[in-house]
Amino acid sequence: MAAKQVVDSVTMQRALTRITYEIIEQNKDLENLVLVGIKTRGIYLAERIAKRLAQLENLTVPVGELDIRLYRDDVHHQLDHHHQPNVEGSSLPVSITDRHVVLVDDVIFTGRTIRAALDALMDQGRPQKISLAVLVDRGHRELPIRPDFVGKNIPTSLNEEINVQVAELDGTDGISISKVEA
Ligand SMILES: O=P(O)(O)OC[C@H]1O[C@H](OP(=O)(O)OP(=O)(O)O)[C@H](O)[C@@H]1O
Ligand SMILES: O=c1cc[nH]c(=O)[nH]1
Repeated sequence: MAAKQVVDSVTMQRALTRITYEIIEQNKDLENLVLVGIKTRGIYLAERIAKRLAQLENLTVPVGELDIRLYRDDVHHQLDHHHQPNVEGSSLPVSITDRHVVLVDDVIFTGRTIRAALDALMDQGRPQKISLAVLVDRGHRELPIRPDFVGKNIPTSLNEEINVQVAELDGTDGISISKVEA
């Protein structure tokens, strides 16, 4: 089945703006924030939120990139038994110790990516607090993880897939849903 667009560019940008307002409202100490985007599209969304924070609060918030691939729970069998923190592919512009980190991703589904991201972050320092912002929550969690900031709740069935498009990578913004082959 062809992908069906469920959120257009304007609505997606509004959702990111609303997330930004919620981050502002819920944080007394905005100077302590660090935004960390999860590769790939989470990085672009984190940069968008940082841009809005600059526009709304005249604030420069550092933006980092997190590559969680080697922390996924389905790759451990490929690694040796000695846990080796792997920071390759990640880039944090400041120390995250004692900072409030807002993790940013495009979609949350099972929650396993975020579980991996928490491990990856903890190998980099000891944040004072970690919050989670996602553009889409499609449900079907397999772990007890709940985002603090959600752009859109889009109920799905298991044979569907959510695809987020970002202009920086895909030429346009939008969110679509498609059926996956059994
Ligand atoms: O909650 P989960 O079940 O872990 O699913 C959510 C993750 O799945 C997607 O990443 P994907 O692994 O498809 O890689 P991508 O970001 O490079 O598309 C999405 O970007 C989230 O990071
Ligand atoms: O539907 C899904 C599930 C996980 N990750 C996505 O990007 N979409």
